[in-house]
Amino acid sequence: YIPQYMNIRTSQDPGGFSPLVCFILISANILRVFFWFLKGFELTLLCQSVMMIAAQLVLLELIVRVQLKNRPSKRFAMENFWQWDYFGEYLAFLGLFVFSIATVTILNKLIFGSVWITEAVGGLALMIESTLAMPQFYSNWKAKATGGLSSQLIDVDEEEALEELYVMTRRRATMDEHVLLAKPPEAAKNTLAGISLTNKIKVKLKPDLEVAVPQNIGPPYGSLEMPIPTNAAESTSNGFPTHITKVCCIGAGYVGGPTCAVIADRCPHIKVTIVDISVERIRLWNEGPLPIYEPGLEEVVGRCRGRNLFFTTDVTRAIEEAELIFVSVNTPTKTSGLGAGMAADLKYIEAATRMIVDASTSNKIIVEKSTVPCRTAQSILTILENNCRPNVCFQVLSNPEFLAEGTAIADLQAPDRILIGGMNSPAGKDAQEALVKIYSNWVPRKRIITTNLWSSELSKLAANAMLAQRISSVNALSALCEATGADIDEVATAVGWDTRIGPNFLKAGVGFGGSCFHKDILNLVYLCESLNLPEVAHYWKQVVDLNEYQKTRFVRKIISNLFHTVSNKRIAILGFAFKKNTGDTRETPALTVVDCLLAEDAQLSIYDPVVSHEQMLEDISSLRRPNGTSNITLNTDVYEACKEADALVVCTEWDQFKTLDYKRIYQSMRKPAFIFDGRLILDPIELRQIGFSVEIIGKSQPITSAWK
Ligand SMILES: NC(=O)c1ccc[n+]([C@@H]2O[C@H](COP(=O)([O-])OP(=O)(O)OC[C@H]3O[C@@H](n4cnc5c(N)ncnc54)[C@H](O)[C@@H]3O)[C@@H](O)[C@H]2O)c1
Ligand SMILES: O=c1ccn([C@@H]2O[C@H](COP(=O)(O)OP(=O)(O)O[C@H]3O[C@H](CO)[C@@H](O)[C@H](O)[C@H]3O)[C@@H](O)[C@H]2O)c(=O)[nH]1
Repeated sequence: YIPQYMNIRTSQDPGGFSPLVCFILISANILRVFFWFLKGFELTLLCQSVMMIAAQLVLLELIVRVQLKNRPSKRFAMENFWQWDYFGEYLAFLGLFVFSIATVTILNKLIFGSVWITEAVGGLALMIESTLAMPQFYSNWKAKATGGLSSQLIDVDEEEALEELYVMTRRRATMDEHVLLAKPPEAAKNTLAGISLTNKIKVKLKPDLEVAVPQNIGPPYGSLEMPIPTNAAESTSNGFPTHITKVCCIGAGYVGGPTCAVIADRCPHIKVTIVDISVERIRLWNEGPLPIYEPGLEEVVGRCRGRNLFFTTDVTRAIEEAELIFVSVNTPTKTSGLGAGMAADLKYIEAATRMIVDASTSNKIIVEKSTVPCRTAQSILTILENNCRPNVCFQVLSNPEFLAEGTAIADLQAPDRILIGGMNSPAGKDAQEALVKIYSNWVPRKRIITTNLWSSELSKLAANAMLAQRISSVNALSALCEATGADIDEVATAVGWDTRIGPNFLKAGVGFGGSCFHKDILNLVYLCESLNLPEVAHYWKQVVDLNEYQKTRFVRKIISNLFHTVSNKRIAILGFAFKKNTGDTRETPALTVVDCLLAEDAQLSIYDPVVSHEQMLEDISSLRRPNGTSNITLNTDVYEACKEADALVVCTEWDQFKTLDYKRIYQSMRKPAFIFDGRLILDPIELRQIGFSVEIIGKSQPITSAWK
C-alpha cells in the first residue's frame, strides 16, 4: 500500500482506488484483534492486524482529503456510507464499531463463555476480509480498466503499457470516438496498469473498450505553484538552447491554437505565448467563446491559460523573449499571379519570417508548423541570414502538423508520430534535439522521427495526398457500385480487411473537404509541374478532379431523382461543416451542393449544429449567385429545416442525424419525400419502411426478385 499511497499523493487523485478497501481491512482487522482476546492466537498475527489498521487509517485519511477536492460534498449519513467528507466522521463510525464488538467480547469473556460467539467473531473477520477484492473489482468493472491500482501492485511493464494505451487511443480516435487523454502523466500510468492487467488475464480487448480517462479530472496537473523559469535556458557550444523554457507561436488558428495549448498543458515548465495579427481572434482566445470549435479544447485551454499559456497581439515582445518559435500561419492557394489556383501563397510565411528577424536580439530556433512546399525552409533561412542582427543566429526546423479537425486534441495528445526535419549540422542536430525534448514530455521517443528538412516538408504533402487519394479511390468505386448493384460499404470493408490496405479512411461520401487536402494536393501538383515532372503532376491532379466529379455527381443524382427539376422545390441541407465535430466550412462539399442547387433555382433550408449563420451567409455570398442569399433559410432547429421540404440532403455526418425522429420528419414533408445521404450514415431499410425514397452514395436500390 505504500506505492498506492505515493501515487495518490503525487497525482492528488484517488483515481479508481476504492476507499471501501480501507473499510474492509480496518473492520476485518478490528474483529481479528478482538478474536485474539477471545482465542489468543499468535502474537505476530496480532501485530500484523494492528499494523494493518494503522496503515489503512493513514491511507484513508489521504483519500478523504484528496477526494473532497475532486467531488461534491456528501453529508454524514447512512445513504452516503463510507463516502463522507471528513476523516473524523470515519473515526466516529469506527469508534461505534469498536464499542459494539468490545461489548460482545467482554460479555462473552466474562458471562457467556460461548465458543459460538468466539468463532462468530473470528469467522466474521474472515468473511469481511474475503470480500476485499469486491469494491475494487466493482469500480474497475465500472470503469472497464484497472485505474486506481498502482502498477507496482499488479506488476506491469509501463513501457509496454504506454504503447498499448497509445494504440488504443489512436484506434478510438480513428473510429471517430473522441478520446481525451486529459489525465496527467502520473495518473495516466494508473490507467495503463489497467490495460496491461486486462491483457494479463487474457481478456481480448474489445475495440470499444473504454480507456478509463474521465474528461473532467479535477485539478490540473503541473500545479499552479510550479514556477515558470525565468533564467536563461541551457545552451550548447553551438549557441542554441537545449532545454527550452519559452516558446512563441505565430498564428492562433486551427493549428497554432490547439497545438500550443497542448504543449502548454503537457509541459507546465514551458511558457507558451501564442500571437496573431488578428485582434479579434486573440480577444476570443482570451475571453471566449474560443474562436474555433474543437472537442476538448476548452478544457485544455482552461487548465493552462494565465498559468503558462498566453495569447497576445504583442508579436515583437513574444518573439524577443522566446527561444523557439513555431510558425503556424495560413498558407492558402494563390488566387492571382503566377501559379494562381495551384501554388501555395507564401506571403504570410515571409511576413512572419521578417517579423521574427526584426524582433530577434538572441539566437532562436524557428519551426515551420505550417504546410509548405518542399524547400521553403531554404527561403526562410535566406531571409533570416540576410537580415539578422550581428551575432544572432537561427536554426530552421520543419515540424509539420498531422492533426485532423474534430479530433485535434486526441491527435495532439497521442500522435501517431512527430516528424522533425533539421539541418545535418551540429547546430541543426541540437535544434532538433531541443524540439524532441519538448515532445518527449508526453510522446514516446520512438514515435518522434527526425529527418532532413526536405524529407519532412515533403512528407506532409505526401501524407495528405495519399489520404485524399484513398478517399478518391473509394469514391470512384462508389460510382461503380451504383452502376453494378454492389454496396460501397461492403466493398470497402472487404478490401480494408486486407492488412496491407487497412480499414481507415475508406468511407465513401460526397467528397472530401477541409482547408488542407484540396490546397495541399494542388500545391504538390504545382511543385511537380515546376520540377518538370508532368506525369507525376497529372497523377496527383486526378485525386482532386475525381473529388470534384463526386460532388457534382451527387447533385446530379439529387436533380434526376427529383424529376429533373428542383426549381422552387424546398430542399433541406443537413450539415454545412466539412466534417462532423468541427465548425470549419473551408472547402466544404456542402457549399458545392448548395451552389449547384441554387443554380437550379431551388429553395434551400440549411441546418448545422455548430456552424454559425454568419459563417454560412458569408460562404454562400462568396458564390455570387444572382439572387444572393434570398433563396436560403437558415435554421436553428433541424425539424423546422425539414418542414415542408421535398427532399433532405445529408452533407455532414453529424451523429445527431442518425437518431432524428424520421417518422415526424416524414409527416411534415411534401410527398414523395426524398432523402439523399451523402455521408452513408442513415439506415435505408428503416427509412424506406417509413415511406421515404432513399438514395445513398455507392448503394443502388435493393435487388428485386419474385423469389423472397
Ligand atoms: N487546419 C488544419 O487542420 C491543419 C492541419 C495541419 C496543418 N495545417 C496547416 O497549418 C497552417 C495553418 O493552418 P490553420 O488552419 O491554423 O490556419 P488559420 O487561418 O486558422 O490560422 C492562421 C492564423 O495565422 C495568422 N497570421 C497570418 N499571418 C500572420 C502574421 N504575420 N503574424 C501573426 N499571425 C499571422 C492569421 O491571422 C490566422 O489567425 C496552414 O499551413 C495549414 O495548411 C492545417
Ligand atoms: O474515409 C473518409 C475520411 C475522410 N473523408 C472526408 O475527408 C475530409 C478530410 O477529413 P479529415 O482528414 O478527417 O480532416 P482534416 O482536418 O482535413 O485533416 C486532414 O488534413 C490535415 C491538414 O493538413 C492533416 O493534418 C490531417 O492529417 C488530415 O487527415 C472530410 O471532408 C471528410 O469528410 C471522407 O470522405 N472519407
